[in-house]
Amino acid sequence: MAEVLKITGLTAGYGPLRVLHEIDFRVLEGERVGLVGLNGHGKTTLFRAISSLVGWQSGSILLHGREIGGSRSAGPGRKTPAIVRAGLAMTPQGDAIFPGLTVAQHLDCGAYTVKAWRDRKARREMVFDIFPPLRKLEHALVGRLSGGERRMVSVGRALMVEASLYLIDEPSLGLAPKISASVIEALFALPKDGRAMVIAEQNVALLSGKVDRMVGMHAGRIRGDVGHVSLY
Ligand SMILES: Nc1ncnc2c1ncn2[C@@H]1O[C@H](COP(=O)(O)OP(=O)(O)OP(=O)(O)O)[C@@H](O)[C@H]1O
Repeated sequence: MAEVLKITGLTAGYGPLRVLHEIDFRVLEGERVGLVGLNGHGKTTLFRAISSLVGWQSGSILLHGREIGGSRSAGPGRKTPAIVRAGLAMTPQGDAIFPGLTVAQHLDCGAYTVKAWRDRKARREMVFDIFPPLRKLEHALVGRLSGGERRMVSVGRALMVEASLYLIDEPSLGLAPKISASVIEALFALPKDGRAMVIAEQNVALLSGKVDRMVGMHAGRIRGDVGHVSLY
């Protein structure tokens, strides 16, 4: 299977703070990988580094063999649009939503590429099929939704663009266990169709047995393949 992502020797951080240390990490086409580790060990920073949203970094990040890493000397976010067009989509941690937009408007924000924008109606339908509670809320303001519904909007927004690699940052954060399990179930019900997914989670039990591989992250370093374990 071809590699979607190949990270070699990635070091990254904020200001004087070095958060990631010499990371090597690979993801294959269509693979579902759990990135597990406690709060503050660098999962979000790894996602930000891949999407070019950290202040500085060094090392190589190949997306479909094309270099999207480098020094970030142009500043955080400058390369992000090109990286999205190259096939990356990310759901940030928590409720990164716009409370004044409706569900439909919010989802459309994720239809970033020309093709995704053209197909936005069909893609919204796809998101409603994955997260059925959102269908009747299409014209509701996102700020009025429950935490679980908001998370569905947040994850759904990333699915509005056809990407080959989705980075989903802690989909369960702050949700009741039953609700987070339903968000994750819905995500895994998506046909693989060559879409690779890396899901960062503190709650290992939520991913156990559902991902192809779990990788641990500790103190800014990858701690190897921990397989299909359940810590609960
Ligand atoms: N914008 C920032 N500026 C400075 N330091 C940051 C910033 N964001 C994160 N950090 C620091 O980087 C380290 C790793 O944080 P990161 O958010 O990547 O971890 P995480 O494993 O994703 O945990 P969490 O689940 O809390 O997001 C922490 O020490 C954190 O304080």
